[in-house]
Amino acid sequence: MHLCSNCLHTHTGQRQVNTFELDPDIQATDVNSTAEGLRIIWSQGQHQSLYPWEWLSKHIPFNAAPTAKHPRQDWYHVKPASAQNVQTDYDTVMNSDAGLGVFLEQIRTTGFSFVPNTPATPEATEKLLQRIAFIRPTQYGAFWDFTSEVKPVDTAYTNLELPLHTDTTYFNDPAGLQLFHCLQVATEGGGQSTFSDTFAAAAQLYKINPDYYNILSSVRIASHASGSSSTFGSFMNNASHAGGFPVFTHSVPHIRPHPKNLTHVRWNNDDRHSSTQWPSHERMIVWYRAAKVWQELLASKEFQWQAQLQPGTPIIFDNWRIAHGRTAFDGQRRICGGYIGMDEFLARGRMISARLRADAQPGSEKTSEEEKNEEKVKKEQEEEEKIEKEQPETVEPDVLPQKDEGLDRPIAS
Ligand SMILES: C[N+](C)(C)CCCC[C@H](N)C(=O)O
Ligand SMILES: O=C(O)CCC(=O)C(=O)O
Repeated sequence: MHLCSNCLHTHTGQRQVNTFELDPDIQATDVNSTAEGLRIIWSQGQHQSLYPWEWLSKHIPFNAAPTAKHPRQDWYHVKPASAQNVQTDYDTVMNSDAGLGVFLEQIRTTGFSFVPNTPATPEATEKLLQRIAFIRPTQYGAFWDFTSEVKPVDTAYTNLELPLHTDTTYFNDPAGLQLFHCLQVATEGGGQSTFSDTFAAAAQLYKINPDYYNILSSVRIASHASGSSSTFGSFMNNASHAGGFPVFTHSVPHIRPHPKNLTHVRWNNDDRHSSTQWPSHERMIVWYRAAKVWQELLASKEFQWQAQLQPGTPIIFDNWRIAHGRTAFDGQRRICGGYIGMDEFLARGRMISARLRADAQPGSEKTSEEEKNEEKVKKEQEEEEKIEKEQPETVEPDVLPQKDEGLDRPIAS
């Protein structure tokens, strides 16, 4: 794709040429190697193109070489202390691109990261999430802060034990990251968090019973947001064209499922819906046997580890890979957190890596003037935020809906 303004939009980089009006037999009538790149004159309209060498080096046509897989640390026999060491300090994350880059890379590689020295407030926790990307709102709200409730819309809002699971299995695009910050440890005991590396456990399942791995990779399971039907009508993934999703999703669905191609695990047996369309009675029986072995393996001491989340040290984890749960608890307990979309997480990581690479280029050092300016802008922004916070909230006068407004909500007493 030629990078000129006739072919690509100057600001957005989007294609401007109508691909389908190009002559299918178009030829290069003149090719010149220049310092800037490869200059070509095309047979159609004598259009001139310049392809910079750096661009060409990243766009080798018909290059069969598979894209390098991102390195991943799988977790077996996790000692809680070793898991706690997977951490990036709050200030490191918040105060520099390099620190944010380390944090994002840690989540990408290990599947999670603790963030010690986070102020134990919902505000600081929300800022931490927004440092990565905008928070992914769902039927549970955007940033949530919850305790156990009398009329819960989900068992998460109770004091019951929650078996290992991943969240939002019923979405076509389940939440990518999830953050939990415990602001109050259960006052009468319990409420420990459990975690398990489903990718490592799935590789083990494949070793011990490839048929069970295969059926969990092929049978599409219906799941739904059990408690939230009153909100929007129930979120249910078999309403989509897919008719539900298998437990294990792979990057190359047309070949026999294998853990090396595993990209996504959806596992939440409490939210699994009874409308699954089983291929046959026999396959249903095999699926249940496989699911039992899978849940036991995931919760075995080979894979499950436990941590008591403490105020000041939230954990963020890859919800496509790391299953989480909770032991039952008594008394009062408070957790806040939120979701980040997987696309936003990956895009932010790419952007930060590119920015750090650019900064590392010789001659990219910012002049002290530029640094002073950036510092000045940052201070002005902080000042503005401070002023905004100090403004008294404008309170709209209570205006009761009038009968003739046709509003169907009852008049507040
Ligand atoms: C995380 N937060 C407390 C907001 C909601 C939890 C909802 C969990 C639900 N079973 C699901 O998997 O979607
Ligand atoms: O309360 C907790 O620690 C976890 C709750 C949970 O698993 C969830 O919200 O999905």
